[in-house]
Amino acid sequence: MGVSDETLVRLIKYMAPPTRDYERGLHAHTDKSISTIIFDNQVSGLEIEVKDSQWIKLSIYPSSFVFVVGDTLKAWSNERLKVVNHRVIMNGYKNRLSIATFAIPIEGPIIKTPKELIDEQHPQLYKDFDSKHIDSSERLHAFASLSPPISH
Ligand SMILES: O=C(O)CCC(=O)C(=O)O
Ligand SMILES: [Fe+2]
Repeated sequence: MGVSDETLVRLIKYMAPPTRDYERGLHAHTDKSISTIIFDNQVSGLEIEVKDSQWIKLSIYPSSFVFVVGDTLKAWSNERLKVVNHRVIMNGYKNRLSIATFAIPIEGPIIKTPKELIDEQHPQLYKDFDSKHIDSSERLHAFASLSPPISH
């Protein structure tokens, strides 16, 4: 899987809500990518879901990033790596800018769990699969959606 990916970079500007209310920026989802790296302008908004449906707002330190495990990496790793549901909720009065860099498998190669990650305690959870079989509408949504709209 290492050599068979390409990257897609997406810049998003989330406007601060006009009132002090919370405003949805990006719906709860997992990424379809292998993995995603997120930088921001230190305006928080990114939240992850933890146990009992609680959401935690992340603060990304300057010059740091968040590494998100995508569905493809979860399956490849036989679920040794977990995906996290995440979303963006805006409050406060500053606009948030984020850069998300997705590592996406190029179409065609078979994604195959290494045998080292399969044993009695960790039976194989996925058959070998072709990345083109990853739900394409969701994939399209994750990579090309203009919802929320991007303001320039
Ligand atoms: O903008 C963010 O902080 C998160 C972006 C994200 O999760 C995504 O584009 O999949
Ligand atoms: Fe995401």
